[in-house]
Amino acid sequence: MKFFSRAQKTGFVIPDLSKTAAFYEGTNCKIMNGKALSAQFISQAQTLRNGKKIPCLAVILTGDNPASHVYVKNKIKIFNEAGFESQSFYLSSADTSEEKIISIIHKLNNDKNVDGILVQLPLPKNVNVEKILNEILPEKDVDGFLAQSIGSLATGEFTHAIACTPFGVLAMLYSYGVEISGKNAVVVGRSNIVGKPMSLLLLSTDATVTIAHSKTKQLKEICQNADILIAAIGKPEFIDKSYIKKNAVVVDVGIHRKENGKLCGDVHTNVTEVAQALSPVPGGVGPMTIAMLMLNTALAAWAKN
Ligand SMILES: Nc1nc(=O)c2c([nH]1)NC[C@@H]1CN(c3ccc(C(=O)N[C@@H](CCC(=O)O)C(=O)O)cc3)C=[N+]21
Repeated sequence: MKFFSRAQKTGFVIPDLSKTAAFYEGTNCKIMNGKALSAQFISQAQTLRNGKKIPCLAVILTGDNPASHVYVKNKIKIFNEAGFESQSFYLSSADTSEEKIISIIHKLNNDKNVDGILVQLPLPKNVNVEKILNEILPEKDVDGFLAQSIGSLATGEFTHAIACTPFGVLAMLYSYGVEISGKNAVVVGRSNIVGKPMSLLLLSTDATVTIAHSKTKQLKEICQNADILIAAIGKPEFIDKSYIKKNAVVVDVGIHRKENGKLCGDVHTNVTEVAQALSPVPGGVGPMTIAMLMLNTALAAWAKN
């Protein structure tokens, strides 16, 4: 469990939820409850922070994407619950330029009280994401998006932050006792934020990893071979039971708002008829992403290399 060693040294543990898992009604499919697991990490943070520097996250939010505003609000709420500090910097669309964002980043890089810097994505079209992110000091990259962070994941050194969503997925698989070593893991999606770091993490835990994406041929057949399927394709309820091997573990990383206002992911709930476990949307990976952001900020404050 090398991916968790930096957190472990700081006192965090992955709680064992394998014995207490609930099942989807009328099925043999376990619910991997990211909300419950996230709450356990928050309560660990509340205890561990005693006598230490209060971790502080600075969030830069640009534009008026309503989903971004909701996510940032959720992040700040969780940080408050953990007794951590957060600061937010808001730039309206009209006010957003590369220079403005970079000048805020430079100020935060030099601020000793600020442990982590998060630039909420997506950014407006007129700014270059890589250029902006590269201004963040690697030790303050709590998103795990920088080349140094992905690099430490790729080499297996784990000296930097692990991208929050994949980190949360792995913590959840461990918490629910899912065996990873030697299993066929299929990651559908190849983004820098989810698909790529997710694949590297599964590889580091000895899974046989296949990365599938929009150009992949025979996607269904490849998914049908997955013992562990990570769905991050960005198409609502696209993965249904016909893609799932009997007793596979399925993690839904998609998030979409339906016309009726309800949230759904990339996975159709009928997978519960064949899968042994599912991480649902909402209540799965989303809350875990925020929990791992909090953990990465704690590590930035307390586990200096
Ligand atoms: N620099 C950066 N870092 C991020 O980590 C980042 C980002 N930009 N941009 C957007 C995505 C998306 N993301 C989510 C976090 C929590 C939920 C979450 O809490 N979801 C709840 C539901 C929330 C709701 O009600 O809308 C759930 O799934 O149960 C969802 C999505 C972080 N992201």
